[in-house]
Amino acid sequence: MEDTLQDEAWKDSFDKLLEPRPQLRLLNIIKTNVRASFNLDSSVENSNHSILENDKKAGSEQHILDGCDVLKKFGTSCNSISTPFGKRLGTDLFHCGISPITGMKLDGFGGYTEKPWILNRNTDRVEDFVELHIKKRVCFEVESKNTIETIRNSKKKSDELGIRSSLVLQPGKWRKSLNSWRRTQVVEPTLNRSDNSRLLTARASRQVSPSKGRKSVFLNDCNNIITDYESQVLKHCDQRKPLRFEVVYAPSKMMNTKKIGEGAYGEVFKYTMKRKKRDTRNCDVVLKVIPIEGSTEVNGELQKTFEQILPEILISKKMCSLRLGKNNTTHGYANIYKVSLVKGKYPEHLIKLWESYDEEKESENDHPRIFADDQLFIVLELKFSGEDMSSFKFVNAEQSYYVLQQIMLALAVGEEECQFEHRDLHWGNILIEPTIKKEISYKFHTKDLKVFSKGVKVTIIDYTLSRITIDEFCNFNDLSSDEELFAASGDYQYDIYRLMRDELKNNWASFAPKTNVLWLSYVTAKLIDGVYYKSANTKLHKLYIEKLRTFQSTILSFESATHCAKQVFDLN
Ligand SMILES: Nc1ncnc2c1ncn2[C@@H]1O[C@H](COP(=O)(O)OP(=O)(O)OP(=O)(O)O)[C@@H](O)[C@H]1O
Repeated sequence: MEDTLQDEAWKDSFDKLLEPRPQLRLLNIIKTNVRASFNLDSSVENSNHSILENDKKAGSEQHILDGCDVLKKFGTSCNSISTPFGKRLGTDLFHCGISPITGMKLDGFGGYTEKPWILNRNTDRVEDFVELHIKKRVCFEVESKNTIETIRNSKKKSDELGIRSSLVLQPGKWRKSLNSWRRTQVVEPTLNRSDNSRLLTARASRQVSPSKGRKSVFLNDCNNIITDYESQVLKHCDQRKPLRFEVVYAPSKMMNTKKIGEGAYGEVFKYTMKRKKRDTRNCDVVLKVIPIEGSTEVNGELQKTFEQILPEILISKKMCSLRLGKNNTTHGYANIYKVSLVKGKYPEHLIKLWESYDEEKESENDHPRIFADDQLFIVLELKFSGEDMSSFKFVNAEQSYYVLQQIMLALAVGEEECQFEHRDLHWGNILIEPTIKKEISYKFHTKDLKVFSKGVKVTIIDYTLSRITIDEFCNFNDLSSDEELFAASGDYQYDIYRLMRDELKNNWASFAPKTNVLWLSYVTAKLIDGVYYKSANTKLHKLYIEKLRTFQSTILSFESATHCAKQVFDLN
């Protein structure tokens, strides 16, 4: 207790006005001089509870029920795993693949053969969800055909029965799906009944002011509070002022440029860096372009501020620096070459590439021409690290077994070096690239460890939800009021968010490395029954699928990735 603070020491005068919170210093995360900040982005950190509460107080029933309501209806607490137990609810409540935890069927595990159903609230008829929409599947989905029959037979509206359609998201990247879902909540004409119109208004107003929920809590030592975030960002960019976007990323400096992806916050391009003479090696670089500080909403979100982008830069740099650690090292996190602050017109050649991507894949993001000529952008330059796990074609389960070991060790090193929890390690955030190296090297508790590569190397990306301690500075994303993410279903992934919430007792500041174990369980499930294998009919494949299954049956007994790695690599 000597190196901890007095109970009230971390509060400022504003904090004292707020309702009492658990004492963070008792949660094993706050030492003297530690400052906690939860100013990272969260999709639903912007939830406006007061509006919803007022809405309820005003006596309006919540007719757009969420997943919790379904569970309450069936007598299950929303704090526990949301996937209901099959026996109690019938086998078919969520038409999905097997959840390793409940033995329930979860979507995304058994292939995508079955067409989803939707309830047309105009006609109260259940219809097949047309192919066109499957591509961007964000919908109200009725839980079961039994339920559908019940609704049909009783000729009652679903919400009169207390049965609701749940929020079903696609496996993987959820933020954009959730944003679209919120938008459909507002414009969905069939929901426009008077008794839920106030709720719709509440959701609508939440959506247009998404950054209001951001906050930072400083625990002590106000002298350390960063106030000039712009200077801090410039410092990390090694710049004194913003550079001109068109000049820094002129087409003459880039080869084979292509847009390869998009996030809720920005565009992702890939190019081959032009090397100096004599240097024959080509280097594939990824540009993550994030607009900041502008007043224009982008992709349905307010732009990040300097204050909000700073943690993303700090965490990316910290995770990258783990390749140079003294006692623990890994190359398992994105290799960041450079961060730049640029200003001005979006380069024309990048706009053209944006349009080609849009034609081919139909972008969900806003056209870059929406930006004013004085728009600021942060550009993260990262090493290109391959394809994400959802689209990667594994040779066999032997290869994926060692991929799992790479992920486990990378997480263990993160835990040891900076109390890192990824908290969003779905298969879209695991990149896989070919390598000619036979083994991937780590240092763990000063010991050199090697894992067979089996021809591939893993990189973990996207630290938006991650929790980390850097130089006595604890950074995390407060998801405590993220109702919709916790109400989502459609994949074991969405159970993991609820399981994390239980593990953390909804205190997202605390360090609970068990969350990494939960994601390892999810990854194992995907490797057993989710990813694509080229040679699934070999003995070797079957042998390693068995090994994965054995691992899956014990994984949840570990306390952390560190604990797990010590066991697997016999380090005790
Ligand atoms: N280093 C990299 N190498 C290869 N592809 C990458 C790399 N970094 C990002 N990508 C691609 O770009 C996509 C978006 O990147 P990222 O997840 O970092 O963006 P984001 O804006 O944080 O997304 P989100 O919507 O989840 O918040 C990834 O899914 C991946 O396909």
